[in-house]
Order: sequence, then structure tokens, then C-alpha cells
Amino acid sequence: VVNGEDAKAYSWPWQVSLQYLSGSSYYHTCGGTLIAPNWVMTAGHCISSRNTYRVVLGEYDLTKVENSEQIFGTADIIVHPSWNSNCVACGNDIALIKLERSVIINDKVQPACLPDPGAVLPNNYSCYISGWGRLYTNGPLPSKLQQALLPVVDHSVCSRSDWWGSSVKTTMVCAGGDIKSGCNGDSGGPLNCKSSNGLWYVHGVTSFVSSYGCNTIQKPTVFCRVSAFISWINDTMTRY
Ligand SMILES: CC(C)c1ccc(NC(=O)[C@@H]2CCCN2C(=O)[C@H](CCCC[NH3+])NC(=O)C(F)(F)F)cc1
Repeated sequence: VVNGEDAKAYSWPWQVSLQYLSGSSYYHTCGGTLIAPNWVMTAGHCISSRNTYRVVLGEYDLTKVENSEQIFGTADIIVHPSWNSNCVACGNDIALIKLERSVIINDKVQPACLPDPGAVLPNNYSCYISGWGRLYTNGPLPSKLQQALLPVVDHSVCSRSDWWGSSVKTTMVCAGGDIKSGCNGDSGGPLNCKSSNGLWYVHGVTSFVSSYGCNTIQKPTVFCRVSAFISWINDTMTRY
């Protein structure tokens, strides 16, 4: 997250650190969202069949053991069947991870609410991105979870030729476009949006930023629009 701030510890209790095994150590590679006691939602581009992953919940400072962490192996990983790793512009950048067992729900680990099917947020609606992605383009990863307020940019603006043009589809959500943005390592994490009922809903899965720089003006962070995939999510959680 570029130009964000330290999140309050455990204030996004559905935030996940997806980590891959390299040698004898695990490394943070992507974010994710807990959506059920044994299911995590992340980005399709975070998954490689060559990797072994683990999922950490109740995480805050990646460099410390805080005794709130719950660590799980994966029982199954289902990448959206229409995800094409050669075409991030095509969308469908979403995957589901079935955990080897259910999490212990507590004040630091809770599932997120998902939006109603088809729900589209209006231009300028305030949402927060959260993650342990780079603090600036080509910069370091933070230790503590970061967050930044990113206003939603509706499709009509986001698809303007001097914005993302036809690279952005209606199955995506744009947010930001100024000096705040997601950055590499935030992939797969949540776009957290507060509803009028006072609950937080995850409307986006962090998908891409400009390859010219994470916080490039008029290149908002682009998210997979969760409300376009509710049926697939429910079907998949039922079938696997
Ligand atoms: C739509 C198309 C023109 C396009 C637009 C933007 C990109 N961006 C990028 O490639 C930049 C550079 C590093 C990784 N990256 C990204 O945007 C990666 C996803 C890459 C998926 C494609 N391999 N995502 C992230 O870094 C993020 F923002 F989700 F945390 C790539 C392609």
C-alpha cells in the first residue's frame, strides 16, 4: 500500500497473509479474505500450481510472533476457470482456498461480509485497501498491516482512454487513482467498504496496478468485483 498508514492491529480480522514455501521458509506473497470458517478468497494471479502455500490469520506484524496467529495448510485451491494468466485485463482474477481445518473465530479472526450479487458502488464511495504490499513502487514490504482510503472510481470514468481504457471491465472495481494505491504484495487482498448498516463488506479482490508505478495518476488500483462472482463462490464452496 502506497501512502497508507499502519492499520490498527486486527481491525481487518478477515485479512489473510498467503505465504509460499521457498527452501525451508514461508514468505508473504499475497493477501486474501476469510469468507467462511474454512474458506479464503484471493486473486487467481496469486496461485501457481508449482508452489506450496500456507494461510495465516490473526496476523499483524509479519516479523513478530504475536500469539494471535492461526496458521493453516491448504486442502484445495480452486482458481476461477476463466482466469487467464496471460490476460489480467480479461478479469476473473479470483481464486478460493479451502483450509485444511476451520479457523477459531475470535476478536482477531472473523469472516468478512460479501456484497449482494450485482451490487455496484457509486463513484467516490469510500473504501479502504489493506495489505502488506510494497510501501512504494519497487520498495520494501512493511512489517505491520497497512491501510489506505481509496475512493471508488466508477467504470465510466475508469474506462476513459486516459485512465485504464478497455483494460478495465465491468466485472472489476477501480479505486484510488491519486497518490494512494495498492502495490505488489497487496494482490488478492480485500477492498473494505462500510455499508449503511454499519458492517464492512469486501467488494474487491486486489488485482492490478500500473506497471509504470503503483500509484500512477489516473491508473487507479483495479480489483476483481466480488459481487459479480457470488454465484461462483457459493457453488464452489458447496461443491469442493
Ligand atoms: C491490463 C494490462 C495492460 C496490465 C495492466 C497492469 C499490469 N500491471 C503489472 O504487471 C504490475 C507490475 C508488477 C505486477 N503488477 C500487478 O499489477 C500485479 C498483477 C500482475 C498480473 C499480471 N502478471 N498486481 C499487483 O501488484 C497488485 F496491485 F494487485 F498488488 C499488467 C498488465
